[in-house]
Amino acid sequence: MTFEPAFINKNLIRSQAYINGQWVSSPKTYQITDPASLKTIAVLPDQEVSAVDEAVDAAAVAFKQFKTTSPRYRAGLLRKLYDLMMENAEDLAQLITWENGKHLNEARGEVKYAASYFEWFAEEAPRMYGHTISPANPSNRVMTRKEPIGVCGIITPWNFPAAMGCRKIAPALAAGCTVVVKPDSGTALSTLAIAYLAEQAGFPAGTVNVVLSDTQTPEFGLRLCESKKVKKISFTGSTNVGKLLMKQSSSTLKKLSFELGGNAPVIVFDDASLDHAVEQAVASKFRGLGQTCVCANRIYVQSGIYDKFAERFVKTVANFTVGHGLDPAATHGCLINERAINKVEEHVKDAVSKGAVAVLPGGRRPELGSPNFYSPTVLTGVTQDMQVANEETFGPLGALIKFETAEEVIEYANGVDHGLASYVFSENYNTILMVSEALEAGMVSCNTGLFTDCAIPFGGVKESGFGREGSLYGLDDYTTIKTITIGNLRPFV
Ligand SMILES: NC(=O)c1ccc[n+]([C@@H]2O[C@H](COP(=O)([O-])OP(=O)(O)OC[C@H]3O[C@@H](n4cnc5c(N)ncnc54)[C@H](O)[C@@H]3O)[C@@H](O)[C@H]2O)c1
Ligand SMILES: O=CCCC(=O)O
Repeated sequence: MTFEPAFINKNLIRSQAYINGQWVSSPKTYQITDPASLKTIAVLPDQEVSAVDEAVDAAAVAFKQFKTTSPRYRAGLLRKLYDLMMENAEDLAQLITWENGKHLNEARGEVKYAASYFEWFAEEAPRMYGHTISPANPSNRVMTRKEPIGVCGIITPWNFPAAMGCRKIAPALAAGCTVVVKPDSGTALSTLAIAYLAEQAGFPAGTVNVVLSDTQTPEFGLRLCESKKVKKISFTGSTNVGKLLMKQSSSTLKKLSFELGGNAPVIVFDDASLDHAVEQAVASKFRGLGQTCVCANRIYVQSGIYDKFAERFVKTVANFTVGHGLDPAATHGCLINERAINKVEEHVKDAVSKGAVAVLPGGRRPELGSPNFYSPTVLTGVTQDMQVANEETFGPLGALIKFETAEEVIEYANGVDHGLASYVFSENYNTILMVSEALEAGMVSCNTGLFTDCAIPFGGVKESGFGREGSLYGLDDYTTIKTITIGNLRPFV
């Protein structure tokens, strides 16, 4: 059976890059494929690096004007873009599923999540407050202003083709910055559709630019990092690429925001509400089939409930129906590529060779339409010496590890280089609070497996990166603080 999207607004399907308000082609092209069928779904420009220079130049010119606009004006544009995304939500969701492979239900959630950043930052834009300060000299007064940092280079991954970009583009534009976006080549259609809606919303030429490359992504990244006109890089992706971008940005000392890999521990204490903990751990683990940076990676369950937890966890996961993301009968879609499946298999093989048991074996399901289908695996008897306990799988592998004490599990949880999300399940408020405080993570989610929202500060510690996206802090990453001192003031007394 074949599944194809049925778009209402066909204008959303773009086949060109977007620079300085123009849709542009290039002689060289590449194909985007549906990971669930491997059929070609679009042909896009595979641009030369000079396209980055053109987009940066356009963004730099547009910035001169855009930075002087009122926050209320920018809020109006952002709000309009939010409305347009919601009006086109079903088309955008189908597009995400088509190019990423996630199930349509998840893609619908992603569209709302992505659009919510435009709504949120429309509301935050007018709140770029400064301070007034009394310095030591009584004749001086000081005030601070938050100013837009300038042209922002935005590099986004494939796992949330819409949301990861919107989470960066919205605060940048709200602050008065202009953007050059380089989406993942395999999932660029969603970004292009949003750029089209930004054009419809009335964003001036040059404020939003999208450049495309399939064969020269590292060169595009280098160009953005080394450009003196680009004042900030915001990146979501792997820690290794984050480290490279940081090195490359040192020559221009750019401001950076990095959302990198995770390795989220889920810690379930004996006194947790068992059914709820199972449901939420499953939801966290298998969101995007394990391909989100906040997905549960290591599921630590206290010994008193370990067996019951494992039994219920397996029962829930065994009920999944993997299939094409547009198939209403499926609950989960496919993975992004075979490399993702290879990593899952590597972790399973390593764990089983060291004594873990594949209580739900899972495995490849190519008969569903492409080599990217995989039914989830669940392992019990996982221990700290196994690869899965130390590295992010980024795929549908549930790894259940038994622990005895809070002290022991905190040590396990903190014993990795990453620190993005962590999860704690307990009905004891002391356990919840004290374990949350002890965990080395940017975000701790207690008694819920799904916590992300435009209103919360999203970001990590250690090698999971820095910067906070969304929330009341989200504008800070795109602004600088200017201090204005007025001296020689003479009181009238
Ligand atoms: N934080 C997240 O949301 C997130 C998203 C995707 C991947 N990841 C991490 O990455 C790992 C594997 O995924 P991956 O291989 O696609 O990650 P990756 O870092 O290689 O790719 C992420 C994005 O970075 C871009 N990219 C790659 N090399 C680049 C370079 N030299 N310069 C500029 N851009 C570059 C790619 O186009 C891609 O869209 C996962 O295990 C996970 O840890 C995290
Ligand atoms: O994959 C990273 C983002 C996940 C989220 O924002 O919920």
